[in-house]
Amino acid sequence: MDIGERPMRVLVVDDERNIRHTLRVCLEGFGCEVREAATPEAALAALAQGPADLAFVDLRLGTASGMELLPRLLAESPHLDVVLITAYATFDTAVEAMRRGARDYLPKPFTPAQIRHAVEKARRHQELASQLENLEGQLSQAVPEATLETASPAMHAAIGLLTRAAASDAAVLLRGESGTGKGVLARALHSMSARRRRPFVTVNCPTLSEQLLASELFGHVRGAFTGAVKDQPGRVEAAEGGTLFLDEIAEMSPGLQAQLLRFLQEKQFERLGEGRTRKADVRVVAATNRDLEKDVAEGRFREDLLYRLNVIEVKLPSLRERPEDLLSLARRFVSFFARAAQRPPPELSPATEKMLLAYGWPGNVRELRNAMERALIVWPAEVLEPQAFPDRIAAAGSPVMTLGGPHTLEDIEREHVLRVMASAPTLDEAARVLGIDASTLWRKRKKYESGEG
Ligand SMILES: Nc1ncnc2c1ncn2[C@@H]1O[C@H](COP(=O)(O)OP(=O)(O)OP(=O)(O)O)[C@@H](O)[C@H]1O
Repeated sequence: MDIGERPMRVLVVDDERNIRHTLRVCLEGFGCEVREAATPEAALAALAQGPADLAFVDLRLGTASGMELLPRLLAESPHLDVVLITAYATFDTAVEAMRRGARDYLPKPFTPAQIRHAVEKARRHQELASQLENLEGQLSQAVPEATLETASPAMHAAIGLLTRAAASDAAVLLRGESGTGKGVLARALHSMSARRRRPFVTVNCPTLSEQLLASELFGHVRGAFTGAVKDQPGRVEAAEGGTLFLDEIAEMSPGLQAQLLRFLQEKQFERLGEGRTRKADVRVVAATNRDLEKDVAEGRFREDLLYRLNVIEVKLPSLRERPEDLLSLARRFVSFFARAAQRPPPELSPATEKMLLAYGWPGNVRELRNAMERALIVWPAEVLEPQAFPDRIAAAGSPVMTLGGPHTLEDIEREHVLRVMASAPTLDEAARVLGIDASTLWRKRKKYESGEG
């Protein structure tokens, strides 16, 4: 029995060799991958080798108790479904097993049909859980009608390469300016791959300090640092079987770059503060809007990590480089937001079309999307005119800004911040020049790129 395109991984924990053997034969007959353990220690060691989807655990394990093993198994592998089996079935033990997190309860002697039923139930549960996680991720991204249709040769080439990459498990590096759709395409890659029914998990590298990002990625144990009040699995574990999307990878500190490199090489990691090594089955897709070769040459990014990340490199064109798509994307967003507002989609006037084509779109598709959303709100008429757009777009092609000229402070700030960022080698360096925190700068940049500022 498969989850997505891979077999169910089942752990059998029983001290009786006969029962283990019977279960193995039965489960393998259903197409499951089976691991066996005779003791609680062996069960935990088997899970440490790699996660499982389902465990059959005998209530009596010689002198040890399956009931006590239950929470330890779940702490080790949060997605595990546990079915408790025993010859001594009483209502009370069943209730207690459920209370401790077992998914099901099976009295001995059992039949192959009962085992099949338990496996099928666990498979449906696992698929549902991962579909829900996917769906939530997609909704929170709120990508309106994400489209892979394009008339641009550069975008066409990028999507073609991505489709071929989806058939493999190789690491993919998505490159392109901010807002070009790297996140959207990472998700599309996941949906086209064999991992599509497992989670797609995003980690946004620059939003967190080194320690918090390490903990976000790999998890931590209680007491690992101030504020670590309980054991916490990281995003790597949340992405088990699926895809981990590392956004803005260039902003990662050297210490974390080393940890990530090891993870990519060995598919192994430790939760922060824990001596034990864990295994993961996760495909990594990374994205950057920076010139990573330059960062390598200047010693800010590890060359070995770059080679590990860009086994397949997909370069997304900026919106300026795909003028063929601009008006169709604009119309698509207009229709989307008009439908959401329950009004007929307005048309673009010829002057508006000209203006949209003349503007440089530094925030790319994201900026276009936000500009269309805003235009629909401020312009209730049936034809969208240039006045429905912010000054910077309406003024496309007008003379450059000068100090002392007729500009608002906000416009001057925006222009200055964008220019400093364009010339500084890193976000940190730009923040230093501007005399503000890197996190403040990061927020400002997001605001500008989203077309709000
Ligand atoms: N192919 C597409 N179809 C529809 N909308 C798109 C597409 N690509 C991008 N967008 C829009 O642009 C927004 C930004 O896309 P995305 O977050 O993927 O960009 P990014 O390159 O990852 O940006 P950043 O580097 O800032 O994270 C999306 O939320 C979506 O609204």
